[in-house]
Amino acid sequence: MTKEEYMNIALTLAKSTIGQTSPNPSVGAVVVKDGRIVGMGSHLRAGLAHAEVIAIEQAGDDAIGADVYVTLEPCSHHGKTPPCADLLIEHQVKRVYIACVDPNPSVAGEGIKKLKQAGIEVEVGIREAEALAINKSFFFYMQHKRPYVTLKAAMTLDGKTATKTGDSKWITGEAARKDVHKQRAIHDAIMVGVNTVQQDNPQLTTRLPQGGKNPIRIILDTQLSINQASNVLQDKEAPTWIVCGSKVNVEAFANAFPHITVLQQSTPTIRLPELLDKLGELDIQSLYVEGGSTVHGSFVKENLFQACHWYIAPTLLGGIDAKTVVGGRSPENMIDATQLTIASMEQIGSDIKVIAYPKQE
Ligand SMILES: Nc1c(/N=C/[C@H](O)[C@H](O)[C@H](O)COP(=O)(O)O)[nH]c(=O)[nH]c1=O
Ligand SMILES: Nc1c(N[C@@H]2O[C@H](COP(=O)(O)O)[C@@H](O)[C@H]2O)[nH]c(=O)[nH]c1=O
Ligand SMILES: [Zn+2]
Repeated sequence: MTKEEYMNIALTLAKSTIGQTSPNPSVGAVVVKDGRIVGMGSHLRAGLAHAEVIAIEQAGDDAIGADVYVTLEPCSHHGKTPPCADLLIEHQVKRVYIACVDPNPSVAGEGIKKLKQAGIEVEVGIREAEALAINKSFFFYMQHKRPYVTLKAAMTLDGKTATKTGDSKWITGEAARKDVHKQRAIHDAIMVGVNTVQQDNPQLTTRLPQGGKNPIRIILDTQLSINQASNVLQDKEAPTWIVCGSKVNVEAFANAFPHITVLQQSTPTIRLPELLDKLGELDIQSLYVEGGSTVHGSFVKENLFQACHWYIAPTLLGGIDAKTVVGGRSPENMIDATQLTIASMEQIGSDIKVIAYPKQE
């Protein structure tokens, strides 16, 4: 097989663990000796062995003089596990093919330098775009110490997310909703505004036949006005964090709901940039914002999102009094609209899924 084909195997190993390695990146490694695969591995969970460690252990003595394909630059720092760069040197591998460099400040470029100093041949950049995409949340988080924010909305073809009474069940079909649950399973946290809680009483859990972890549920509720019988407060299915303003007396609520985390802001209203910094401090690397329209309006207006996942159903609701997808106030002119780049469009069941990214300034 070609070096790209071996790297594809490592990428598949990495892709298969997306969402379960946070706050670490998902990494895959393959060890090849004389045209045979003698070891392969994925980093399965933070704190467990790195991908290279698993693959090298499997290879045993075959690691000597072998080629190693790894989707992320081997680490060179002592975290919870010993450095992979040193391990590869100890096991006298011949060449290391790396898909992308690790932007983690304590790692970037160090691993490659160590390998080269030990006389190991290193080639960087094979299937680099694929590798960068796998850990886009991790890389964003390392650079900004804030979660990578994906806005998710479901709408009719005429851009409505609910009728004038707030009814929205359902707009998109089973297949699209299943896709949403797959996204929930790979995100550290999911966020909705209190209006969505009052209107839909959502569970915001991952409900897939094959299982999948529940994201932390974050509810924006400035006045702490949430209905106390809500699922997110009562069902104990997943951690729930309530974000409220500084003017609220949280004592009674905290006593009534000891299992709920209250993140009280230092300002009367919730300021998203400060909240995202706080979520970054709390190790939230990926945030899935399910709306509603007011919340989406704020993220768009303040340009605080990195991706949009728009699910569009083949229905027309009509009505200037129906709920619109992105709330808030309209800009004066089209020139003030947020420009996006459409990355993909696919049909899921009878709905369309559009993924778009804000154009970099
Ligand atoms: N109304 C629709 C959506 N509605 C999205 C709202 O956030 C809704 O409250 C939650 O998705 C409900 O969560 P849970 O199922 O209780 O965990 N989202 C969709 O993708 N399609 C739709 O038709
Ligand atoms: N998961 C992963 C790497 N992850 C790198 O190591 C850091 C975590 O180190 P630790 O706390 O010891 O697990 C993480 O922030 C990232 O920079 N590196 C690798 O060589 N291979 C792996 O499989
Ligand atoms: Zn490592």
